[in-house]
Amino acid sequence: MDALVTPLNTCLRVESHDDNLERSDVEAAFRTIIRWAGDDPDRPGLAETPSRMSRAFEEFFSGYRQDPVQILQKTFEEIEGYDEMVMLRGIPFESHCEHHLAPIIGRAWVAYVPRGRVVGISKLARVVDAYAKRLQIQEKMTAQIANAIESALQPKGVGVIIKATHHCMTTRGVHKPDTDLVTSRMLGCFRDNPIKRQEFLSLID
Ligand SMILES: Nc1nc2c(ncn2[C@@H]2O[C@H](COP(=O)(O)OP(=O)(O)OP(=O)(O)O)[C@@H](O)[C@H]2O)c(=O)[nH]1
Ligand SMILES: [Zn+2]
Repeated sequence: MDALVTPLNTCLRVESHDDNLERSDVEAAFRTIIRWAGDDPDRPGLAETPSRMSRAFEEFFSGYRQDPVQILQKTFEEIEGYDEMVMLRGIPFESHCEHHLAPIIGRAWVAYVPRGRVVGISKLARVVDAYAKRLQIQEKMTAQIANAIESALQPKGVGVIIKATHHCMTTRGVHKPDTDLVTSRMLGCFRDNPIKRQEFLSLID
């Protein structure tokens, strides 16, 4: 079997809920899109493009093959009673909007107040990517990240803020290039305690 066939087929079979899709089906769909755009998918410059696009989509949507709660399973408990906020700031991500499949390019600020255990900080960035690499709307992605941290770590509070530019608003449609969308989800002490919430917000730049 072609080495390239396995990962995409695994992705599509497991995550798309369509057992019949093969890479050749995906490439045929991209050939159709190229024809729809007005070009010839058989001209030399485009001959490999459907294959490249299938691999690009495999990367864009690799988050369907990841379990964010599982990513957060490994924790460290020797923290000498540390119970203040832990915050990873400005995590860059690339996603795609579920309406146009246009890029969403942004950053996430992720904070939590631990309850007896902490997680490796890279895992917070991995959780952001696991949700970003799916078809998204920003509000849902923001909530998913916070919910996964709450579910896996059961901390005293979780805060997530995302700022992102939506290419469906900048390169098409309404064409507003210098806009960004800001979304937040606050749980536990970040929702209930104005001082904790303010501490989190004061560290957003
Ligand atoms: N709330 C929200 N809306 C989004 C997000 N990403 C894209 N959108 C919006 O989704 C909407 C889809 O609107 P539709 O009217 O169905 O699609 P459309 O005709 O292509 O809309 P226009 O973008 O206005 O041309 C647009 O207003 C987009 O700006 C997101 O993450 N959150
Ligand atoms: Zn869009």
